[in-house]
Amino acid sequence: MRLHGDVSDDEEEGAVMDPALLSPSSPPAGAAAAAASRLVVGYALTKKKVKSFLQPKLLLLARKKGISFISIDETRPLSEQGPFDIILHKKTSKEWQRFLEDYHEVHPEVTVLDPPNAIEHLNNRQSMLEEVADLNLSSFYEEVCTPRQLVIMKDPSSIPTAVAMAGLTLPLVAKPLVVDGTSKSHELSLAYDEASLPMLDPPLVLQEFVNHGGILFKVYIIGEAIQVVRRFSLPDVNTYDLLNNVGIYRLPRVSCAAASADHADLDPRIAELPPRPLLEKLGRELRGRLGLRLFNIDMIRELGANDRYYIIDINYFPGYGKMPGYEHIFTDFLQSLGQNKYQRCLSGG
Ligand SMILES: Nc1ncnc2c1ncn2[C@@H]1O[C@H](COP(=O)(O)OP(=O)(O)OP(=O)(O)O)[C@@H](O)[C@H]1O
Ligand SMILES: O=P(O)(O)O[C@H]1[C@H](OP(=O)(O)O)[C@@H](OP(=O)(O)O)[C@@H](O)[C@@H](O)[C@@H]1OP(=O)(O)O
Ligand SMILES: [Mg+2]
Ligand SMILES: [Mg+2]
Repeated sequence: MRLHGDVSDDEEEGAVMDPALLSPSSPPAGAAAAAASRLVVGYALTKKKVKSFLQPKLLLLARKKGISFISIDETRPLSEQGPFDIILHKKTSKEWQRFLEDYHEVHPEVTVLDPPNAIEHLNNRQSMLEEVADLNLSSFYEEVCTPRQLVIMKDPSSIPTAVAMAGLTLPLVAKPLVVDGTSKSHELSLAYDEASLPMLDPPLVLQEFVNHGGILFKVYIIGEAIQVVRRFSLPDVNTYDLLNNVGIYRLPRVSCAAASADHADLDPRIAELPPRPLLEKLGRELRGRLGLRLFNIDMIRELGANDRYYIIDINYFPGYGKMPGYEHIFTDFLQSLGQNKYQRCLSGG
């Protein structure tokens, strides 16, 4: 079966070699790999993701642990490939979703990471934060919330009135409503004044900008494991900036350009990581509510309100390759899935 949509990527994908074959100690491919390994992981990922995720250090460790990775050929029925124990995927086309769901109905024994309908929840910047807004994580010590935001579907001329009626405070971050893996869906703008708002390009989400000392916390979730890193973020906006700036500032892919701030010389009040118990609770709750096991959370701490955290973005299957030690955490996670499956088999479940 030939999948449509995401065309250029699919075309490229066809030319991608199984990175396992490129690794220094090449594991056998396809059916041979399946026979030699205890755990076979099929993957349907973009070329970019294959490069950033399936790094030699991951492949090497996986091989030692009896895990093999096999590239899924989206032009052929899944039941003719593998057989797989686990399928990893990050493709947004409807055809792929249906393809995978049909396969999973016939092969419920295969662990699909993660269910396409659960992933879809994160492909829209409104629905992605809904679960957070419903969470009640605030305690005596800290508060977790989302910035106030407004969805504009069309008619840019209506934006100033909509913003005034919703009582949103400038500056506002304008983000494309849909996150579909394209670089366009990461093109953000900062709007300083009301008069410029009609220059924005709906459908979008308008989110209040929260000053946070220019540091963002990326909280990576892999099953039950949680790891947090610091990244440089947008600088704070002060009253002077607000009075002296007009117009819309286009921000090219902010987070992609953001360097790690883990070893920077920072003000300790800004650098201090969110408390571990809070992150554990947040990870647990969101994993359950979203029905996802692979995602990350972008979190900022409001400047001057040291215990108020805002969640501003959640990403499915993010850039784990940038997470220190990801090869250990990810392979442990895959092994734990294999172990659970084995135990279910033994108990006849
Ligand atoms: N409400 C906000 N207040 C302050 N800064 C923000 C806000 N929203 C976004 N930012 C800054 O802009 C960056 C990009 O925003 P966001 O994470 O929503 O976009 P994205 O394109 O989905 O990013 P990613 O590449 O992580 O998917 C953030 O990492 C943060 O530095
Ligand atoms: O570019 P990287 O590999 O690092 O990963 C980024 C990932 O791109 P990719 O899935 O195409 O790889 C993005 O996915 P799309 O929204 O564009 O689908 C998004 O999840 C970012 O948040 C990830 O960056 P991180 O948040 O981890 O820094
Ligand atoms: Mg982000
Ligand atoms: Mg994002």
